[in-house]
Amino acid sequence: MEQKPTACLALADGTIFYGQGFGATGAVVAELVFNTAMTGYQEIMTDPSYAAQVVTFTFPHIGNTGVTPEDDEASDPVAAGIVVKWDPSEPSNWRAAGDLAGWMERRGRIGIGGIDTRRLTRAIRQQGAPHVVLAHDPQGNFDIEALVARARAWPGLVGMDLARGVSCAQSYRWDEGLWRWNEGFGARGTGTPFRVVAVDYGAKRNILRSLAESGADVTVLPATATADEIMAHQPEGVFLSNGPGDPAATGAYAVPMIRSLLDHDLPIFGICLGHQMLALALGARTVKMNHGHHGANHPVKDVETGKVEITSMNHGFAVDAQTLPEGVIETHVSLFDGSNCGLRVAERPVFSVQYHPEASPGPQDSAYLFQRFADAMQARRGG
Ligand SMILES: NC(=O)CC[C@H](N)C(=O)O
Repeated sequence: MEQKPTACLALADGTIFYGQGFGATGAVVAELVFNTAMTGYQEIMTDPSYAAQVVTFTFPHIGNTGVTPEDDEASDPVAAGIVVKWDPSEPSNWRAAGDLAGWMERRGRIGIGGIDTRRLTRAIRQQGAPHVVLAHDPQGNFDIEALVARARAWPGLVGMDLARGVSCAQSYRWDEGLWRWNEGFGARGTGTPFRVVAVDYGAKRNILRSLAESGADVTVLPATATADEIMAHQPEGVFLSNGPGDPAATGAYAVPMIRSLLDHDLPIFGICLGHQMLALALGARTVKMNHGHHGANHPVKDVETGKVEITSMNHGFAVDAQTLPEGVIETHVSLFDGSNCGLRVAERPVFSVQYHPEASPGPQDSAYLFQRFADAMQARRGG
């Protein structure tokens, strides 16, 4: 016998998907995206760049390795909710400290299972990332008209600054992973660690860990930090993090800061939202994509070397390469759609990428970029 649905996903165009709810109860309005990664659901859900987005996993088995605090990319799951093919099973993994549904319930995140995620993914590809309401009610009472109306009324991510809401409230130091560099593991370099300021627009922990592993003693500052506040730390390099929302909206305060940073002759490295805002500060424009890139197997070409990297991706906006000014070089392009994936400023140690070299989840082909940042700081020291 068919189970009575306890959750539903209402798209703004009136399409309704019914399924079984898990995690928290209630309703949430968000943009719906799909992620094609086969592993790493916990890292995806705790990536702050997913704020105000519900994630549909195209991989059908989600939840079967449970959850563990070590895999959190931030202290809370920040994706608004998830859509999966099957209800999460009992976790079976030696690292599991709990099950996905319980973890989501405690952290106020809604899940829906039993959904035809192929059909849903096709809808997302066709119509662009839709606005949705995801609702979970154990009694199964849904006012469909009201849910659709709420999805329709939601203004969407364009123009939304969400970085401020997920950024740290206060500055802190990050040195987890620095011991690996001190002990000579992995990255080149010895001596005094590099003083790096990371501006937190919603930074994933594995980015901070990767910076530390390549020799950075990181001070993390809130998204609204000014160039003077940053320079007060006497950084040898500045990192601009990933983050949620529209880069142009966050750029309202980030772009003036980045422009004054560019007056100092410092290495600057940006990832994802950081890349987009560096591009804006250099005079380029960003655009909203149809359904974005969210996965762990996206091929990207380094146009300077011809090498292809398989990358981890999570973005719904992109830099319009046509608008990059003279002296700013496009370094990487997506082999899926030719969109911009990286830039550098000619003759200066200022560069950024649209994808996620820290992976988590995903392949580590692009980890060399952290070494490139460390090498730039080493060169500035004079050797
Ligand atoms: N991962 C990110 O930093 C995402 C950047 C931006 N919010 C986008 O969707 O394009």
